[in-house]
Amino acid sequence: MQEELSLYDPSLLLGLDFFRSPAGFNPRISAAVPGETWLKVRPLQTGDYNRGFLQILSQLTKVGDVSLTQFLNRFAQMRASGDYYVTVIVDTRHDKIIGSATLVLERKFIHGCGTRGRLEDVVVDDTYRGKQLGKLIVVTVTLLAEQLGCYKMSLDCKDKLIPFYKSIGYALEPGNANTMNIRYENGTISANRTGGNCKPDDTEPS
Ligand SMILES: CC(=O)SCCNC(=O)CCNC(=O)[C@H](O)C(C)(C)COP(=O)(O)OP(=O)(O)OC[C@H]1O[C@@H](n2cnc3c(N)ncnc32)[C@H](O)[C@@H]1OP(=O)(O)O
Repeated sequence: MQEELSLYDPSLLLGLDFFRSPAGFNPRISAAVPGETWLKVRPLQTGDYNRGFLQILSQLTKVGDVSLTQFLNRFAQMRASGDYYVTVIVDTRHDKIIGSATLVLERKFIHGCGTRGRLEDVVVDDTYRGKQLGKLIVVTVTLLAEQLGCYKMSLDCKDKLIPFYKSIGYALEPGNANTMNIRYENGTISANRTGGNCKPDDTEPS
């Protein structure tokens, strides 16, 4: 059987210092020690297509009908770029993906050719929510961004999730907390359907 590829070096997750995060964990857990022997936090792997990775993303937004070939091509593009850190939580008892979050590195000329982190596509399987796993996966990629040299990390979220992200250390910056979009859909260019700093509903593409 062909060995699976990881999207990035898994050892990057082992040295993350969870004591640096403002998020409170009770009981204390980390990416290296996630609290249960059957939980594992690791980079996305090629075999995760068959572990329900796309199904879990469909709890976040529309995924569409993505074939294995499409998945592997996108995986290869992300891996070659070195700027995508899709990180997952696995329930090893069932060999199933139960959580995911993505750190994307945005390379800039400003800030002395600095790198900004973008937090994207955070989701925990609905049967596993309320057990600190959302916090665990977000803190993991947030600490990873710092380790990779980002000067800040940003995200877009629905208004109702502001308390969740605040509890992890994210803040709305006065005068600088709006998301604006223009959408390219069905051959037209259109304005965003709602204002404010949120995704309008659960099925809205991000
Ligand atoms: C940048 C983005 O991608 S935004 C998109 C976020 N994803 C989604 O909306 C997809 C659907 N939702 C989910 O997958 C999950 O509800 C998540 C990821 C938001 C949270 O996952 P969970 O595993 O339930 O979160 P977790 O158990 O770690 O909760 C951490 C804290 O946030 C709070 N919290 C969790 N979900 C919510 C919520 N929807 N609204 C408000 N507070 C919340 C919890 O009460 C908890 O508080 P505590 O630390 O004081 O006890």
